[in-house]
Amino acid sequence: MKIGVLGAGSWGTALAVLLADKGYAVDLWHRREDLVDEINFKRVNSKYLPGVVINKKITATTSLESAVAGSEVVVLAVPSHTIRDLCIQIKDFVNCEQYIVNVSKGLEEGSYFRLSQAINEELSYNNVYVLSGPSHAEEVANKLPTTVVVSGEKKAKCELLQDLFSTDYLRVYTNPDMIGVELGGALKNIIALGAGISDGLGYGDNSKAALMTRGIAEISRLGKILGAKTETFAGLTGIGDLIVTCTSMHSRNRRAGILLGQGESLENVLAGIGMVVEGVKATKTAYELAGKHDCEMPITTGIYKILYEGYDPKDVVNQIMTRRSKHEIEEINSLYYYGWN
Ligand SMILES: NC(=O)C1=CN([C@@H]2O[C@H](COP(=O)(O)OP(=O)(O)OC[C@H]3O[C@@H](n4cnc5c(N)ncnc54)[C@H](O)[C@@H]3O)[C@@H](O)[C@H]2O)C=CC1
Ligand SMILES: O=C(CO)COP(=O)(O)O
Repeated sequence: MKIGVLGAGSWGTALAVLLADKGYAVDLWHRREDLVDEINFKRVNSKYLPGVVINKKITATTSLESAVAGSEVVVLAVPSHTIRDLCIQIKDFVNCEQYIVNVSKGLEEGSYFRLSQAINEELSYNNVYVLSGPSHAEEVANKLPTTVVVSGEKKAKCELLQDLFSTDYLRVYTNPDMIGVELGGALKNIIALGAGISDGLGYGDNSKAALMTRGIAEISRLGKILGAKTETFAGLTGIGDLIVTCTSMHSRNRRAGILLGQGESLENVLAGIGMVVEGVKATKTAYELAGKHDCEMPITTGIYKILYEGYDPKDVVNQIMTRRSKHEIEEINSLYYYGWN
């Protein structure tokens, strides 16, 4: 069985190594020749996944045709804003038997689509799956115990992908709620930027716990409006991924937030990190989406003001903290349940 992994950044490379270690032949596509040569001849990816030996069953290539044609599974591991363009480029090489597995986390700007919707629109068929969850590439590549979720329309096919990616250090669950799985992965990056900003401002653990807890509340609020099951946000691709991204030094979103909280400009922060910081674009899209649906998302709104309107993070925190007082539990039915009226 051959697998094509498109994108040799941190995550694409880590997944390619995992699959090759399981014995599969993997074609790893990257657009740059120098990186392809480094992988093929030095068996390392020094920019995106330093310190990891690249299995000889991986062949790096700049040819999308050779990575896609003949592969039974095609993994999309490029930044979310490039997914549609990549699908346009691979359209002619894809056949309806292949599984397309998206591992990128984001929302499409302008259309407000989840990535699977953009992929479906370009490839015009429904064999699209998502793999998501709390999984920093550096830890998976070092074989540290990790859990993720596969979601998609067909249960049996999700189970096949579950087997494909499972190892003794990667435990894979399935979940039929693709909307919730995709939204959790995309929206947690915004809150992780906030957690980083909080750290950069010198705030404490209380502040971060508040951000994570109220963050998942607003993610669930928007998710429910968009058709997700709220239980999914209590799982690996919701609170699980939120926890890891808000607390890990591997997180590019959190690291970007720390620098912003310390007063760096967004431009300098992104140049310094040198890898994709998905939360920046996701903030704008989620902020607009919340506006369209009249959904209250105070943390997302605050991050939007910092990133796109030049607000001082301290003023934004003050605005969030001094909003009108609220009940923690929103649904009126829950309040009746507890005997309140
Ligand atoms: N790194 C991680 O631990 C994890 C990342 N992800 C998600 O996977 C996706 C990819 O992330 P990483 O691999 O970490 O990113 P990265 O920043 O390490 O690498 C991105 C790769 O995409 C390439 N790229 C950039 N623009 C491109 C374009 N226009 N066309 C084709 N390729 C392009 C870059 O050259 C690079 O090879 C993101 O959506 C991220 O949120 C998901 C789970 C874990
Ligand atoms: O999604 C991730 C871990 O699950 C990666 O997060 P960052 O993009 O913030 O590094």
